[in-house]
Amino acid sequence: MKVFADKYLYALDQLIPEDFELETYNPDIGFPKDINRFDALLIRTVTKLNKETLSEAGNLKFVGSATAGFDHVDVDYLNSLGIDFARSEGCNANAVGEYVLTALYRWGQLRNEKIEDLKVGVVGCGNTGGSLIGYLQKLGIEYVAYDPPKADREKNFKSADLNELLACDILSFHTPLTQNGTNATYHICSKHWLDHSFKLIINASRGGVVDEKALLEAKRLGLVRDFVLDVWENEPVFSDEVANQAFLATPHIAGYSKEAKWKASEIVVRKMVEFFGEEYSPPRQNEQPERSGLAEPGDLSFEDFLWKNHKIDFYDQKLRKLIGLSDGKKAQKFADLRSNTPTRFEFKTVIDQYSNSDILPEELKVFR
Ligand SMILES: O=C(O)[C@H](O)[C@H](O)COP(=O)(O)O
Repeated sequence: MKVFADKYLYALDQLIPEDFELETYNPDIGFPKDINRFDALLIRTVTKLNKETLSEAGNLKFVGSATAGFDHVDVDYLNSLGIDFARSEGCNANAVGEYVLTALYRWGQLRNEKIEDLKVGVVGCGNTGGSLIGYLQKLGIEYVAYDPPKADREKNFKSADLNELLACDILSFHTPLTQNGTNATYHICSKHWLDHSFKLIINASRGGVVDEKALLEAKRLGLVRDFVLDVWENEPVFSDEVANQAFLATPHIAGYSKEAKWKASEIVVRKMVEFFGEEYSPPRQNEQPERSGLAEPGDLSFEDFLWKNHKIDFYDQKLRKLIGLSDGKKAQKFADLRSNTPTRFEFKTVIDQYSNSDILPEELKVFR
């Protein structure tokens, strides 16, 4: 079986069985050529698959996206060509939960706000929203769970109503990006929602879920005090004005961690191997952090532990250096920043380096 894969997919050489012939492509130089010579294609969000980019299936029978989101793929179109599609649902849930928690506490620290005194509205309560909710519960932070389509699907889930959501101090977005239908999420957060006041808005879902123009206007009017964006309406290009106004501006790395990337590759490789009728037994992830490179939990406050082990400030500074570049250069550097910045370990892996849990500040035990 011939597999063509994005060269940045994590640990593929360890995860793909030997009887699958692997060739990689470089997504930085454009859409991969001759993909229909291969039996399977493994992509990330930067490779858009639709009528414009793929005209025929050729040998291609399976496309796997090693990502949670799939708005970069026209799944119906692939299926109409007889191509099966799979993705790595849930792979980055914990990484995104940790990103939002880090952003929340970093904001609280710099703005002198006690997060435990504020109410967080979680929009979208699937994998990433669910992970955030888990942490909010453990930390005793009040929250509102808003997800009307989930409430329609699942008897045991009750969504907050919109008024309850809009009364929160903070909103965090965790929906997929969808353009059509009654529950379309494109610009779900626009002027109507932003006529209410919020201390902080965080979007780590997809650009376009939050209407950036409305967000800027709400900030100008003082209705939104701050916003943190990891995703952008015209990614990989972003608006200089929006980035300038953001409290934290990061290059779509919320879901990045070594553990999430491993899971992303493992899930999609498993689906591919099983699609071709074979059994799959993956190796164990064996990379461990070097203790010397970690911020010592015993010496740090909870806030400091979070942002020193998840360097969102560093990503923010790197992204701001791209402000003012031409769109072409910006897109290239944005992709470069995402692909080539060393990826972090998740907090549990960091904490597990410390066998003596007495030295851990109490709150850090939420990651155990
Ligand atoms: O959908 C996802 O899995 C996330 O947005 C993820 O961070 C995408 O990153 P990529 O691997 O496409 O760079």
